[in-house]
Order: sequence, then C-alpha cells, then structure tokens
Amino acid sequence: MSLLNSFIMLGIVGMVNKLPAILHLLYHRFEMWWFSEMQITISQEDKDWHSNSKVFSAVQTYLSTRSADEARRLKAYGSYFGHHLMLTLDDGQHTTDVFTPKVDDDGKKKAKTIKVRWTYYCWDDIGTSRRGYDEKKFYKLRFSARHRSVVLNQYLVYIMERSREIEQNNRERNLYTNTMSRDRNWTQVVFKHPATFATLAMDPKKKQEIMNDLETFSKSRDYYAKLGKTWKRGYLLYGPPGSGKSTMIACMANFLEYNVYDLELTAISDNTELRRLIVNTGSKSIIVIEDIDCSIHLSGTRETEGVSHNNDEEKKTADSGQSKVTLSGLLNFLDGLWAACGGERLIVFTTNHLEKLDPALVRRGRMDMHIELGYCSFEAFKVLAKNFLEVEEHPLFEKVKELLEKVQITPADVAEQLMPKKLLADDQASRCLERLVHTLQNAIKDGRKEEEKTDAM
Ligand SMILES: Nc1ncnc2c1ncn2[C@@H]1O[C@H](COP(=O)(O)OP(=O)(O)OP(=O)(O)O)[C@@H](O)[C@H]1O
Repeated sequence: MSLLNSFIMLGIVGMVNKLPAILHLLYHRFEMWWFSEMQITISQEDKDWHSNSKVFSAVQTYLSTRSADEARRLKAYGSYFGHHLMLTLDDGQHTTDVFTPKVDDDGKKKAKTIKVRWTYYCWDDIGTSRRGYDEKKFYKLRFSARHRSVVLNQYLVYIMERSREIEQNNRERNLYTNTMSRDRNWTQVVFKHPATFATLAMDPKKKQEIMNDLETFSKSRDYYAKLGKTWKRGYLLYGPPGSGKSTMIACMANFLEYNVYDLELTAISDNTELRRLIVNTGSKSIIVIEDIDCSIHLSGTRETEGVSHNNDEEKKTADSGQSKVTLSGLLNFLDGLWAACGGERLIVFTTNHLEKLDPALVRRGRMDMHIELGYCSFEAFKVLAKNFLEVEEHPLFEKVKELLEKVQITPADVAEQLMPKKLLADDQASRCLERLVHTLQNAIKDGRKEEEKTDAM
C-alpha cells in the first residue's frame, strides 16, 4: 500500500499505461546488446526542415500494408488516400519484415534474405522529457549489425520506392476547376468518371492508336529527358457536339490515372492569372481547355509563327466579352511557361469548329495529335449496343448498318435511343433497336424534305 502511495505521490501513474512499451524497450535494448543489433530512429518531425518527415510518412505507408499480420494493436486512419482504410501500428507495437536484397554485403548476386523489426512509439510529454527524446512519434528499425550496408543501401531505398507505388495505387484522382473559387485558384472534387476506352464508341483501330500513343508518352520520361524536351503532349479533339470529346478526355484520364484540370479561360482575368493557375498544376495531369474557339478571341488573328499579339488583340478580346487571356499568352503558356512547370502533362483542346482555330495554336509540336470524333459509324454503334443493351449481334444490326451509312447522327443521339425507357421490360434490346431504326428513317425523310425545299427555292 505504501509503495502504491509513493507511486501516486511521485505522479507516475501515467507510466503504468506505458508499462508494456517500457518493457518492450528494455527487452529490445537487451536484445541489441546481446545480438549486437543496430537501430535507426525515424521520427515524424523533421526539425531541420520544420516539416513532417517524408521518410516517416513513407515508412507509415509501407507498414500499413504489412503491420496487420503480426501486431496485436493497430490504429486505423483515413488518409489523403480517400476511402482506403489505412492501418498502422499502435504505440509500442512491432512487426517483423523480411527483405531479399539484390546483392548481399559482399556484392555477391545470390543474396540471403534478412530480417528486420519495426516498432512504433508515440510518447506523451512525460515520456518525452524523462527519456530525453525530442520526437513524439517515431519508428525504430532494428536489425543485425552485419546487415548494415544492405539495410542502408538497399532496404531503405526499397521502402521509399514501394511506398510511392502504394500511394500511386491508392490515390484518388481529382478534377480541378478554376470557376468556383473566390481566391481565383483551383478547387477540386474527386474525379470519378466511369468512361473507359472499352466503353468509348469509336473505330477500334483509331482507338488503339490513341491508347498506344498515350502509353508510349507515359513511359517516355527518359526519352524526353535525352532529347532535352519537356515531358508533355498536346491533343486536339474536334467534332460535332455529342461526338464524345468530353468522354474521350475522361477515358484518357482513367487510362493514365491522371488528374484533370478543367481550365475555363473565360473565368480568367488576364495572362498573369493564367500563369499562376498553370504553375499550380501538378504532374500526371491533363489540362483541358474545352471549346477553345469560344474561349479566346481567335478570328482575325491568323498570324502564324513569331506571334506578337498585342494591345489590339487585348482590346478586341475585352470588347467581345471573351476571356482577357490573349492568344500570345496562351501560346506562351504552351511553349515557355509550361516547360518550367515540370513534366508528365497532357494538354487537350476541344472544338466543334476546327476551321476557326488559328494555325499557330494547333500546329504540330503544340498539338501533337489531332483526333476527329465524328458521327456514329457502325463500329461505334456496336460498342454502344454492347454498353447499353449487352448485345453483340441482333437481326436489326444489318438494317442499322445500312441506315448509318446514309445518316449523320452523333454517338450521343444513338446512345439516347439505346437507353431503355422502362426497366425490366421484355425484349429490351429489340425495342430500343427498333426505336433507333425509326429515328434513323425519320432523319432520312427529314433530309429529303429539306432537299426538296432547297430545290424549290
Ligand atoms: N464516342 C462516344 N462513346 C460513348 N459515349 C458517347 C460517345 N459520344 C457521346 N457519348 C455519350 O453522349 C454524351 C455526351 O457526349 P460528350 O459530352 O462526350 O460529347 P462532346 O463531343 O464533348 O459534346 P460537346 O461538344 O457538346 O461538349 C456522353 O455522356 C456519352 O454518354
């Protein structure tokens, strides 16, 4: 009893809660001494940089995939990886990890697997001051001293790489827009568009060509570096409204797992603001300017290279109520400014009127690939029929094919006809296809009437 009283008087009740962690520490100190272990402390706070340590975050991410196997107490947290639940060790808990180095300490190829142990500590203020630790949260990595070089030169590098991969796989992608923020900066929402190249209605050959181009781009960091070029690529998407330009952008973003920056030029006050927004974009992203012909004053500015768009241009722009961003400002961004922002970016322009665009804006090198998204072909129709009706063949397909050769209809309009109007109705596919055939036949009739009217005039 008197012993307990003296404990209370000394104010070390808090220590009792820490007992398991303290015993652990003592045990590992003994173990280190006995087996000549080494240890590395990785603390959360990076005192020199006044920031959270990147190594600590990397270890936390790495261990989140493996701590559940061994530790008895874990902490769950929602992180910036969004809906993914992350598990980390609780105070005093440890986990063992094994690692097979590429080469062992002697540089021999057949390296042996090594074993290391991670322990997580989270000291409160009492614990901190008594033990003289500055860190509040930290990991201790313990390993046999004979594996020193493998751990320092290979294992820690492996952890940094692996954590980057985990973050990449778990990260949610964002859609950024510059139209909603009061401070004239980007605001973001989670990007969850279901479109993929598998569901995009388009000629399969053309689709494959675009996918190959994107894949080659995403793997060409070294190639661009070797050429001394910025790692960027421009795409111009053109076609009538409803041909799938926006859908194509979503497919690209999902295919490459990039963020999307939807840049609304008409909401930007001047070139300086454009510059600031561009500088604030991240890599692995697609910067989109939709309806470029409506966003910026292009008519009468058919200057080609050596563009020196000037005050006249700005005046015209201001008068027209379009964006005050000038063509020269935009070209500057495409060539010079963008280059200064690092790489792995796509820029995509869309337009319904290719003929209205200034050649300086869309020349190869700025817009590397021009992609036409046209009216619905039979191949594109087959993709839509599969998406909407889950049919790959049907007796009405021949009729649809014949009609599509005569009628210009966008994939959006075809999709509208293929959308079942009543859920669970019998023979849904036939009803929808009949409706489409009917719509196409009417379009032909309307076209004939229009022709007759023109002839009569
Ligand atoms: N090629 C396509 N493949 C699959 N779905 C498509 C395609 N084209 C259009 N659609 C459907 O039509 C809708 C409208 O298409 P989308 O907005 O992509 O066209 P757009 O060419 O960007 O039109 P706008 O020029 O008016 O912006 C999409 O939500 C999609 O469901």
